[in-house]
Amino acid sequence: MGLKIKKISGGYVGNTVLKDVSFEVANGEIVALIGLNGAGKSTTINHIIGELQPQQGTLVLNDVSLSQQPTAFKSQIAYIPEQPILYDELTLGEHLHLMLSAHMIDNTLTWSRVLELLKIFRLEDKLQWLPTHFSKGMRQKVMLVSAFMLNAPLLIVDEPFLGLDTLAQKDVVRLIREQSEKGNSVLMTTHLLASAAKFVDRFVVLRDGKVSFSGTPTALADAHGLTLDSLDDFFDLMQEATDET
Ligand SMILES: Nc1ncnc2c1ncn2[C@@H]1O[C@H](COP(=O)(O)OP(=O)(O)OP(=O)(O)O)[C@@H](O)[C@H]1O
Repeated sequence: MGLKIKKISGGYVGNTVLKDVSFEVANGEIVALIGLNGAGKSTTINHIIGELQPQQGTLVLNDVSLSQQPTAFKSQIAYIPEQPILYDELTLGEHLHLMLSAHMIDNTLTWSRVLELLKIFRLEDKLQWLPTHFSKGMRQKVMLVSAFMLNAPLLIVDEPFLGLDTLAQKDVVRLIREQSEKGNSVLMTTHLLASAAKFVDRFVVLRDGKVSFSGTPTALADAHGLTLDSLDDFFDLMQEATDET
């Protein structure tokens, strides 16, 4: 169970980016999809959230197939995009209610969880605020609250630490761990490998649209003569290897 991506090829019209991509994120597992700029991470995510149609291959989430039951597949996903998407004319409170209604979980119990999350990110007194009043980091936090409140079977986070202060980064790690403890699958992208190594179960490396490695942080470090603390150097090694080919 969990997310199973089998032999996906796809991308954009006239530009096949992903070639035979297969990997899994088991229930309760935290997987970081990593790679150099342009390797195909966002393209992979766009296929999982159903924004792009694969030319080949299958995507199955907890036994529900994206091609056969798209609505049931997508309703299991909470997605935090790299760039926050907010409507200028809706207050923070209205945004959260809209999102909950869309997932048909706008009830008192969920709202108490929302208030807990708002407190964690120090937004509890800003329910009447419009997005234009939010800083970049605050907009990112709104997206985090929106996603974590859903308790979805699959959480997808594109660059979870971007624009966040260190305090908020720690909160995000704690909340991601909490999702995994609840049995939900977590797929994230990041360029901060040494930080991610502290809490992810597995790295899946994309190189030119293909999976070139899948394994634990220790296995990735060992395979390249690195330590967990020096894992950020992995991208330099990848870039050197790319320059040589
Ligand atoms: N809308 C698009 N139309 C055509 N090609 C695109 C489009 N978006 C991305 N690409 C191409 O797809 C390839 C993979 O891009 P993608 O955004 O998936 O990479 P990424 O691994 O997420 O990179 P980054 O770390 O920079 O976010 C790149 O060659 C890119 O130019």
